[in-house]
Amino acid sequence: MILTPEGLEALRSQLIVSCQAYPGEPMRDPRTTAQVAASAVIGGAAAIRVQGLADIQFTRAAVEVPVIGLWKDGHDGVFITPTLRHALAVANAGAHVVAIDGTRRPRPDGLSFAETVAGIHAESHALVMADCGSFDDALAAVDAGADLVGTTLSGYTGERHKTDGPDLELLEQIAAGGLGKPLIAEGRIHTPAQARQALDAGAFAVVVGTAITHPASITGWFKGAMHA
Ligand SMILES: CC(=O)N[C@H](C=O)[C@@H](O)[C@H](O)[C@H](O)COP(=O)(O)O
Repeated sequence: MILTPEGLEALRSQLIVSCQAYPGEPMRDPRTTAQVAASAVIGGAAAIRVQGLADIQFTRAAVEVPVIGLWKDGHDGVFITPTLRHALAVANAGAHVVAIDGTRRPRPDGLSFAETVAGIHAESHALVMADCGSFDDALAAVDAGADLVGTTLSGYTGERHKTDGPDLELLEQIAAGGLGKPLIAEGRIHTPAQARQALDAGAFAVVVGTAITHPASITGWFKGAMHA
């Protein structure tokens, strides 16, 4: 299945679940990721977001819904699918959508964001999601050819305050900007009510990760509340 820009319409107002375990964690195993992803689909996830080439391959085999893939390399600066090489590997692993750093920061391979998007479009059938940290990022990313924009990096790049929940103000700003590409709310959406608020703020679809798929964090939230 090739996902076209028109095909994205199936994701309107839908929930996308991000299934990620971090280096050294017990659940960091592509089989586990794929099982968690398949469970999320049973619950109603319309698409899945996964990190790492093996996780993308295993998840593609386990679910019928679109897979948004990324490759995190490092943990600061430009680390979400930082180069064209990473992006093409993600596409070749089977991702329908390649999520890449969508900020205006210099990229490690020296390519511009626009050159990176053009390279992905030329060499694969994948669509490109720009993981943005601000309104200016989103504007530039759409100008440069991104197929979707996400608020993934809001609060992580220094341009926006790290809100406790989703950055609803940024969602509203981007939605009001009428950029003409699907706007994906992502980052710190921890409750069903916040997912609803993100849609009301103008998001086309909503990505939830930690609150659905990261038991260590969720356990910590409960424990913290009990001992506050
Ligand atoms: C900033 C960064 O590295 N974000 C990552 C991007 O893929 C993931 O670690 C997040 O879990 C994902 O964005 C979903 O967000 P949340 O887990 O808050 O629902």
